Amino acid sequence: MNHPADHPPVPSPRIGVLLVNLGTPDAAEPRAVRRYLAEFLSDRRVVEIPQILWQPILRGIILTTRPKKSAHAYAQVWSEQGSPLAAITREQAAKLQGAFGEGVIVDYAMRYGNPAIQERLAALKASGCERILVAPLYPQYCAATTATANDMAYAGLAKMRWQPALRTLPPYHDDPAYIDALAGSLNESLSRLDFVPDAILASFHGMPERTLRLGDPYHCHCRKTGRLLAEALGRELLVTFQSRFGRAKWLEPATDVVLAGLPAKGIKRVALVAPGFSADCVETLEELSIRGRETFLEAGGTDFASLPCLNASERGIDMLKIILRRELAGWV
Ligand SMILES: C=CC1=C(C)c2cc3[nH]c(cc4nc(cc5[nH]c(cc1n2)c(C)c5CCC(=O)O)C(CCC(=O)O)=C4C)c(C)c3C=C
Ligand SMILES: [Fe+2]
Ligand SMILES: [Fe+2]
Repeated sequence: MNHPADHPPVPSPRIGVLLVNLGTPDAAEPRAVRRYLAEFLSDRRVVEIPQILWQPILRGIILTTRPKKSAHAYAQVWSEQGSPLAAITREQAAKLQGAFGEGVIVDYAMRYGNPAIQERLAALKASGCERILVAPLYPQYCAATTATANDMAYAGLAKMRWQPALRTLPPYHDDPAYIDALAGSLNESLSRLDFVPDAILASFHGMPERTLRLGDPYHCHCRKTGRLLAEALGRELLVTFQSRFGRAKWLEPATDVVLAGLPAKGIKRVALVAPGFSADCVETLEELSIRGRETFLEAGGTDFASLPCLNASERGIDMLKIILRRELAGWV
């Protein structure tokens, strides 16, 4: 009798590393943005309101108004390689592939939109990966980001007869390699500025405040990253939260409110960094770099700089190599 399970499809088992980020529309136009937002904002990990109440609001109000506005924001940051988030994540995977070499396949996927997590997991398995590290690239753990990415990976495995072994990357908000990379990158960016900032803001993506009370560690992780980064820099950092969405109370202080209030306190030169984003995206390139600048200058600020994320810089890739390799212990 033939036992296909005794015969692996490739001679040597391989290791897969799947980088995961949030996701982005396929094009900077309202239809593509609507499709993306419909998937994203229907995720129960993201909007924790009963679906029977939420879906009419989503379909009737948000998806009829927001796609046009968001598409405009995306159009302002779109590149020849497409959405910055997708282009940078692709580049991170390619550079890490070069760093890991044979025996490890590095791929990337998005929680919403393309390439889908389940599709890339299946592709890794088909390429002979019997062990896969799923790496949501969120330094600070959050149910709305890390957990939902992992949920999708587990759901992909639930459809497989012959599953690969799975590990997931834990949050790395206080990892010395991450803090060092941020501090090095920030110092380098500051040295290139033609002004000396009176204050540095570390802006993290916001979350409904309620999630903090429900036990999500996100807020604490952000504060800890902020504290460790300030210690590494030897100077004060203002931790703020951006991208408020909806009517609920979000984590404070809000980045835009702080930016608008600083000039009146005599702080007229500001540098802004977004340590929670592993790749620049519409939230850093449009909300911070474009709208944040406008807010600050209109309030009387004189100098404003929004500094790049770690992205696929040498420093960023070296840091990812360290934290990913650690999770592969015993596998490679
Ligand atoms: C880095 C961590 C992130 C957390 C935490 C997060 C929570 C969160 N976000 C929304 C709503 C939106 N976020 C949007 C874009 C977006 N969000 C993150 C990251 C986090 N979100 C990234 C990296 C991006 C950029 C995607 C890109 O394509 O560049 C958007 C879409 C843009 C827009 O229409 O403004 C929305 C909407 C909620 C509701 C939430 C927590 C509950
Ligand atoms: Fe978001
Ligand atoms: Fe935003």
